[in-house]
Order: sequence, then C-alpha cells, then structure tokens
Amino acid sequence: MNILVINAGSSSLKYQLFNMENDSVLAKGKVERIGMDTAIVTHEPADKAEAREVGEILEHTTAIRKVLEMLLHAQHGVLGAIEEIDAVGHRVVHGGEAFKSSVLVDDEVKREIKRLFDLAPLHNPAAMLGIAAVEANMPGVPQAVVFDTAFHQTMPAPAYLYPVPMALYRKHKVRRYGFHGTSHNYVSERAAVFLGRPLEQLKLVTCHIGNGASCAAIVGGRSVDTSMGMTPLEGLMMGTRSGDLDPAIVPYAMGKEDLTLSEISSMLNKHSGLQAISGLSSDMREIVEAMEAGDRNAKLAFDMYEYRIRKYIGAYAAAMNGLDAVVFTAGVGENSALLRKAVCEQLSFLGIEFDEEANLTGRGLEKRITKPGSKVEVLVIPTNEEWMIARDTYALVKH
Ligand SMILES: Nc1ncnc2c1ncn2[C@@H]1O[C@H](COP(=O)(O)OP(=O)(O)O)[C@@H](O)[C@H]1O
Ligand SMILES: CC(=O)OP(=O)(O)O
Ligand SMILES: [Mg+2]
Repeated sequence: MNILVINAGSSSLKYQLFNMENDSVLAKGKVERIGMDTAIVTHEPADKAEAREVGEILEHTTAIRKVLEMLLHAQHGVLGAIEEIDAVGHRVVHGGEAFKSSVLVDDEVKREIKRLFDLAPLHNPAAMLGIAAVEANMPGVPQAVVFDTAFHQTMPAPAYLYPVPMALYRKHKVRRYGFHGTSHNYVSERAAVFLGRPLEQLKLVTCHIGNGASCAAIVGGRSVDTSMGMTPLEGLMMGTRSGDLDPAIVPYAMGKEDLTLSEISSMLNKHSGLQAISGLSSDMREIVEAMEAGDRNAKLAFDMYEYRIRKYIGAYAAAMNGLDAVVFTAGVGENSALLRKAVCEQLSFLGIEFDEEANLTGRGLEKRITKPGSKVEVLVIPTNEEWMIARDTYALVKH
C-alpha cells in the first residue's frame, strides 16, 4: 500500500510517499515560500536525482497539484498513475478536545477542523485546503488526519487548565492543548529504543526546537505537560513568536501603540521572538553567524532563547519528580550543536555530564551527547512526523 503524507504549514508543505509493505520512502520533498513571490519546490525521489523548481505558488491547492505532478513526472516521478496512491494522511495542527487520536476524514471531521480555524489560523486552513485538493484530484481515495494536539490529550487538569473563570473553559474550551504531539510521541518512542529501556519506565523531556518550538514532559510514554497552550504561541521563545509573557502587556501595548486586536496578534505571532530581539532574522543559522561575527543583539536573542528552554527542562524535571533523559529534535534541536551546548552545560546540577565531542559529530543520526555514566542522558533524535502520520493512516485504512 502506498501512502502519501502531507504536512501543510502556514507557508510550506512537506510531503513523503511511503510504501508500507516494505517500509520504504519512494519520494519526499517540500514546497516552501507558498504565497510569496518565489516558491521553491524540492523533490527527492529515491534512487534518482533531486529536482528543484522555482516559481510562484500562491496557495496550498496549487502546491498539492505541484506535488502530484512531481510524483507522476516522466523523468523525476516515481508513479505511473495517480491510482497507485492508496491513501493520504494529513497533519492537522489543532484537533481541540474532539480528537484524542487520528481519524478517517468524513463530513463531520471536516466540519470540526473548520470550527477550530480560529485557534490555529496559520495552520488548520492550510490542512483543509490539502484535504479538498486531494478530494478534487483523487476522488474516492481514503484520507486520514493526524492531530498535533492528540498526544497531549493525556495531560491532567492541573496542567491543562488556566487559572481563569471556568466559564471560559466550559463555554469556549479555553484550555491548554499543546502541539507538535506527533513529533514528541515519535522521539519519545525512539528514545526508549535508543536507551534500550522500556518507555513505560522513563521520565523524559522532549524539546522540539524548530521554527515553532515546544518542550514536553513525558512519563511512561504519556504527555503530562507541554509548553504550548491554547494556541501555538505560549511557551518557548520561537523564530517569530514571543512565547510566554505577562498577559497584561497585551492591553497595555494596544493602548500605548494604538493597535487593533489583529495587529497585536500579528506582532506576537509573526514579529516577535528571535526576529524581534536580533532585528535580523528568525532563522537560527543567521543568528549564530551574526553572533559569531560579534553582533550583540544576535547574542542577546540566542541567550534568551536558550535560557527559556533551560527553564522549561528544570520545571519539567520538578513536575515529573525526576528525569531520565532530555531529547533534542526538529530543525534547531537537530542541527545546532551550539544551542544544545548552551542548554546542557548549565544543567549539570541535574546530573547531566555533557560530552562536547559527541555533540559535534554524527549529524543527522540518533546519538547520545552525554558522557557514559551521566545520571541524566541527553539524546539527539531526528524527528519524523511524516512516518508517524503514515503509520496511523495505514492502521486506519487497513480496517
Ligand atoms: N544548521 C542549523 N543550525 C541552526 N539552526 C538550523 C540549522 N538548520 C536548520 N535550522 C533551523 O531550523 C528551523 C526550521 O526548523 P523546522 O523544524 O524545519 O521548522 P518548521 O517545521 O516549524 O518549519 C529554521 O528556522 C532554522 O532556524
Ligand atoms: C504547531 C506549530 O507551531 O507548528 P510549526 O512548528 O510547524 O509552525
Ligand atoms: Mg514543523
């Protein structure tokens, strides 16, 4: 069975085509900069040369048509006909309280995803466009949706409720949901395999540090707390998102700067974080480069960013009353040795004995970056949200 997985982001779309019988990836790729003047399409078929195209792609419907075109391409393609795709799995960021696990798409599921547009305005509409594009281009093919929030539905009430009037929760479902659940789930399972210990016995802090970033406290394979909240804005400092702040800043800044609700929301989601403090970029690669060239604002941005990750790891060790391992994953977590070093070296009190050499070698591989005998171990595990989505889709479609 061939399963196409679509991970639609606000301005990007990643895809992978799996053959589930022999556990192989037939092709993968991404469309970046959707809606901007030049989109970049990268397509990597297994055993063939990579293809790259640049041009304007204004929305996700066109992006998916492009993906299908690439998969069927005479030269770069891996399929003879579109009918060779047996099922499609989608990442949907917000599943609210309605979805505790992955489901097959039907009219009710689509209505519920639409109801949640308000809570994930950058992400849920993109996923919906993906579902509609598949319906239009591949009528009758079963589709499944896998939610970022589902894995965190095990959080207990003290972790998921906000201390505000309960009417907000009862009437409007104002609570903490958490995101990147598919990734936190995947790396926690892999961590147990890597450590050669049963997941049921482990207390982990997983750090998904990408453009969006979150930490999760995981006890026995179940999420008990995570740093993102009702929306993906809470928690860590991110590329363009502020993360935690005093909520009183919102009305205060609106008054002082004469901002509307949508302007303040855009400021906190799109013009804060690394971008705002460095004044340079939301991309950690550019921050590190500037910092190494002596830029003080870039250094301040980096220091704030790592400090907040460190605080969450400490808080979650306390929340779990113990800690066996910390896991780094996603774009920054997997690739920035400097960030991992900054975080880990100041957590020696927890029993982390950092291994500087291991930290610098073995890029792209699962690895341990603490010394043998370190009381708390630190791992780097490349995430694979697409594989998890394919696994769930396969299980749902087979039955
Ligand atoms: N070599 C690297 N060093 C530091 N940061 C990196 C490196 N490679 C990628 N990144 C960071 O990873 C981020 C993207 O991570 P990713 O997990 O793909 O995010 P998303 O899925 O949210 O778009 C980029 O913004 C960039 O800052
Ligand atoms: C939920 C979220 O923040 O996703 P991403 O990191 O892909 O933006
Ligand atoms: Mg991501």
